[in-house]
Amino acid sequence: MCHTVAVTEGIDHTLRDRWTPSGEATALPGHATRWLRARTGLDPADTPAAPASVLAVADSALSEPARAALAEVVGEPNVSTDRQARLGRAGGLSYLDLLRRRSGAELAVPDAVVLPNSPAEVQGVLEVCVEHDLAVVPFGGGTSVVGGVTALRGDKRAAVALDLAHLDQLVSVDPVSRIAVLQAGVRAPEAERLLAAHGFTLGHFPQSFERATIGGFAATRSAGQASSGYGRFEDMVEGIRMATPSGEWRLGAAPASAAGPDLRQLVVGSEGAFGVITEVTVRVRPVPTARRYEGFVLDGWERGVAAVRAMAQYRGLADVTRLSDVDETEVSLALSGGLRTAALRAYLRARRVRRPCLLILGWEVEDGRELAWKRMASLRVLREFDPVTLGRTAGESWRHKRFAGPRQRDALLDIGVCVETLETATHWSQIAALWSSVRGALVGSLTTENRCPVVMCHISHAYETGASLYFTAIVPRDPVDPVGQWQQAKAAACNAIAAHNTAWGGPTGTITHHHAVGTDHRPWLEGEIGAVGAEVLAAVKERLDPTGILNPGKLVPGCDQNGGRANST
Ligand SMILES: Cc1cc2nc3c(=O)[nH]c(=O)nc-3n(C[C@H](O)[C@H](O)[C@H](O)COP(=O)(O)OP(=O)(O)OC[C@H]3O[C@@H](n4cnc5c(N)ncnc54)[C@H](O)[C@@H]3O)c2cc1C
Repeated sequence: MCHTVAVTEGIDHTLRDRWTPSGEATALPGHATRWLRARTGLDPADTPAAPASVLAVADSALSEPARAALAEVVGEPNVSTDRQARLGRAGGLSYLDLLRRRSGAELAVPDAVVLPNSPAEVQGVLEVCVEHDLAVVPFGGGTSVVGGVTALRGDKRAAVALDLAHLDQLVSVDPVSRIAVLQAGVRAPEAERLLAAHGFTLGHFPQSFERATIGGFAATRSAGQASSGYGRFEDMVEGIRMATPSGEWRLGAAPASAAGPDLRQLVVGSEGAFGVITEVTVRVRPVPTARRYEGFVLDGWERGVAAVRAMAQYRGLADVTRLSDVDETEVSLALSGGLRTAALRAYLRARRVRRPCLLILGWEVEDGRELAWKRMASLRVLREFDPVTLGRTAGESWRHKRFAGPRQRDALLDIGVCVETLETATHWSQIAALWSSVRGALVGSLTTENRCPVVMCHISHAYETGASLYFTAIVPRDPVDPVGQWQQAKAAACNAIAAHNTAWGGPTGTITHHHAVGTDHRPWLEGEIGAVGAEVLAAVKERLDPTGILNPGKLVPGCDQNGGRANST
């Protein structure tokens, strides 16, 4: 099937100075701005994005023979060196990406955008790129927050953004085995729509749900909000089809296998550095017909962590399990405002809760009986920790707003706030220590005489042996060096994770639980996987991508260390 549409169809990638897919702005309520001013020292200033038309973009370095060869494979309308199309694929959606796109500074813009229409065309594009010495940056939803889609050229002549938007089909469904084959460019909402027509759901709901793709999830080992029930994305992957410069690779013959190491795990998480995923065979489940979300408050982070651990270790985890620390709970209350919040504060005082930590539990299952059984299993464990029950309103309110965070980030950026997240994971025995050192590193780095950061954390992915820690930092933006302000804080947090590992005599905290490595975590990866691990990754890359065209500067430590920025402005 050949698409003949222009390269800007679907989500408008030119609207990438903010998260909101349609580009509309969300304003913060007045009480939230007042709270930020009092708490952080913010002086709200309107700092709108530079319109894309004023951003300086260098001319494309793609040669005419290379462009013609690419067009020969995918068709003329599906190769573009147009400024707008290239700008739209210039980087991901981290705080720094948005900041750079708003100012135009240090933006790495690809030299061309290519949209293949089939797995065979992806293979053909790779062959052209090898022949013409072009770097290839696979681009799914472009929601990477770790520099995964930054258009680095490495030592190549030009960088091509390989946008998978046209690989948007549900290829097949096997309802008996409960598996489905989806093309890599299918966005999460569309995947749910296509599967729902067959009575199934994937159950993968990351906060980036609206924009991210099946191929991107597989390439980054993504984890959704319902990971306790449905598993992380790698748990859902049954099979993979991937185009590589060394030929096509298909993996996943059976639900389980002892035929050597599981090579699917080399591909899941390969971040476009080993090949381009074109199809993913996923495990699916029946669409839930029974659903219930509830809120609880526990007194103190330590007690909350102990409660989640107990639920994880005694088969009581809800499908969605999310525990906020004291600061995150305080921010949620402050941003909500209103009479209901005031009443809640009074109620918690009356119940003698001094350090409230919000816990959201959500169950999504096939029928009411299973729901009652699973809910009972969670509450049986939770009861031991003396929770204050907030009921379904609090739970449903969280569910209703669960994709709203990035929209709030847009609004915060508009009033001069530095707001960014980072995540890690460790074993239960080290949760308290790692939480304390990462938090301390962020607070230490972001505090100045007149700026006071809010650093908050939650657990949203829990396992029998440990959990993730997801930090959010909010602080007035440094007007002189806004990029450096966050880069230093992020480095301090990553160094704190590395130091934690040294203190515990070996890797126990990871540099990333689900955001992936990209460019941003690469300096710390070898510390986690060891020198031999780094050599294994390099050897796999060498075998699959001998000329190094695939995603230079990402994932593989030491390989093409400088990456080289394409079209830096
Ligand atoms: C606001 C926000 C919230 C987020 N919340 C979550 C969350 O809850 N959970 C979570 O896991 N992540 C989250 N993320 C991170 C991001 O959404 C995930 O990493 C996601 O899996 C990326 O999917 P994508 O389709 O956008 O991939 P992209 O950003 O386009 O690409 C990500 C990486 O994968 C590579 N890649 C993409 N497609 C392919 C392919 N077909 N073949 C080979 N390589 C490919 C790219 O080159 C890049 O290195 C969030 C990001 C944002 C901005």
